[in-house]
Amino acid sequence: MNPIDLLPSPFYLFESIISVLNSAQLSRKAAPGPQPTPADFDVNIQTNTGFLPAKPIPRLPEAYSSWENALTRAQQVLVLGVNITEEDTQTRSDGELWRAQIRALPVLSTKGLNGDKQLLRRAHKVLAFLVHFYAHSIPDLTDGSVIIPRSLATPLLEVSAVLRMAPVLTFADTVLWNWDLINPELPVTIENINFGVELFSGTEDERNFWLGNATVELLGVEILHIINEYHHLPNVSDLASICKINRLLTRLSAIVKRIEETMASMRETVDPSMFYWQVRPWFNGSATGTSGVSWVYEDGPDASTLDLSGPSAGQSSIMHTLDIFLDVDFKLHQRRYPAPSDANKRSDVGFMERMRRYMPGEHRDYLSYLANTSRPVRDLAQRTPAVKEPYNALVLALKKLRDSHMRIACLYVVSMSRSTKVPPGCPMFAMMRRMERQQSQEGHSTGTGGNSLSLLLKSNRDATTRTALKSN
Ligand code: HEM
Repeated sequence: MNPIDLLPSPFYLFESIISVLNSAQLSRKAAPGPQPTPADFDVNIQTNTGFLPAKPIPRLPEAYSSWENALTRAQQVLVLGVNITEEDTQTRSDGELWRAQIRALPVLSTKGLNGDKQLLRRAHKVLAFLVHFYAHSIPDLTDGSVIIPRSLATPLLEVSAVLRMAPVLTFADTVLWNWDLINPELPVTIENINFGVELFSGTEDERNFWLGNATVELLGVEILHIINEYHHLPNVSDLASICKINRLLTRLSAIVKRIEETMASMRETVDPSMFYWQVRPWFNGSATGTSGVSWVYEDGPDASTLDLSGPSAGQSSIMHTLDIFLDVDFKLHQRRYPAPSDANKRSDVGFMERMRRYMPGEHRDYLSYLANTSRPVRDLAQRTPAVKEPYNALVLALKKLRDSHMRIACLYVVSMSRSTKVPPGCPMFAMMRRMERQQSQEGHSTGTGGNSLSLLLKSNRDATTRTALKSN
């Protein structure tokens, strides 16, 4: 790109001069003190890995080999319980044996892991995978409750408390911590990373689903650099700074567009029906509504006090970073235009805030730091006409990303939950039975499926639209 293209037009230069004069008074009192760095929150911009760790997560030491071995075995023998037919006695008995061995495991102390963040992460990931394998491999279980044995529940609760995150499979386990390097001598780049070290279905569709999400995370490292640069500008009032901010916002819009393209390209590598029927069911956590299976953590606290809903890209700290930087108001607290519709008000407005509890605590702290910055960019754009246009352009790019995401979610979840056509003689008979069962129980929706999903995604898209500043 020609650097001249990045400079503001003469009109904006003129506007900038006026707005600098207007805002000088305000910005003088907002001069920031010493700022923490992203590294203080385990956000790795020096290594260009962002919310991914700088290095792959190592396996657990020998003392925890029973967990590691159980995970290897699970990936070899377990299939989704709801897909196991009565005739498939071998799969049934393999699964029963595996679960009996899990129940017989001793409750290992996690004290030896404390102080080593990488090992704590590996423990969280291994145990959370085991919990989901345990709960979802049980045949013929469509409602009621399942007891998660203490051999998994107790250590998972312990490491989750140290990492300050939910005791269940999360986006961090499946994306941020689920890779190794193809060539350990070379740096961490998307070309040198092997994604999906651990998988449930073992399908390429599952791997590509996580790869798509991980690509977004790595694209997002540039977002972290830009936001960091913005927060470390010596001031936001002189002309040079305002020109700089315009360029930073324009660069952010370009990255958001690339994220949208990455997401759209997932349609080529992730088959919707495979995703919906073979992959996504493994991610479900404990049911909270009237249908589905709820989980009880043996010797643990009341399950209703735990966050157990499972992984979602709604837990991606990159997406929250953008939302917070722009000040998107998902909870509908601010008086903004256009006013929320009735459907917006009926949606799960607490969803995004809840999703933060699934992130590692340090990443959540980074988001709080961003949210409490002394230099909110929306306020700056509000009082600085020259910043308003690139700010609004960025909001629009994010709104388009959410429009595009809604189409994807509709294709992969809503349409699939409504599809009933199974070819005669289809070998996936169990799957067909499951579809019929789900539809009779839930009226065309599962999990965050159907109506509640549409309400949520539309509400978040509309909250994004509402973030744009009106022209004076
Ligand atoms: C095949 C690809 C995808 C499908 C089928 C999909 C589906 C969904 C679904 C069903 C939800 C609702 C919450 C839940 O049940 O987890 C959701 C939420 C969300 N997803 Fe995705 N997603 C996909 C890819 C992505 C990617 C690549 C990103 C990252 C940019 C992303 C970001 C989000 C965000 C931020 C939310 C929270 C709701 C919102 O902000 O609108 N998704 N997604």
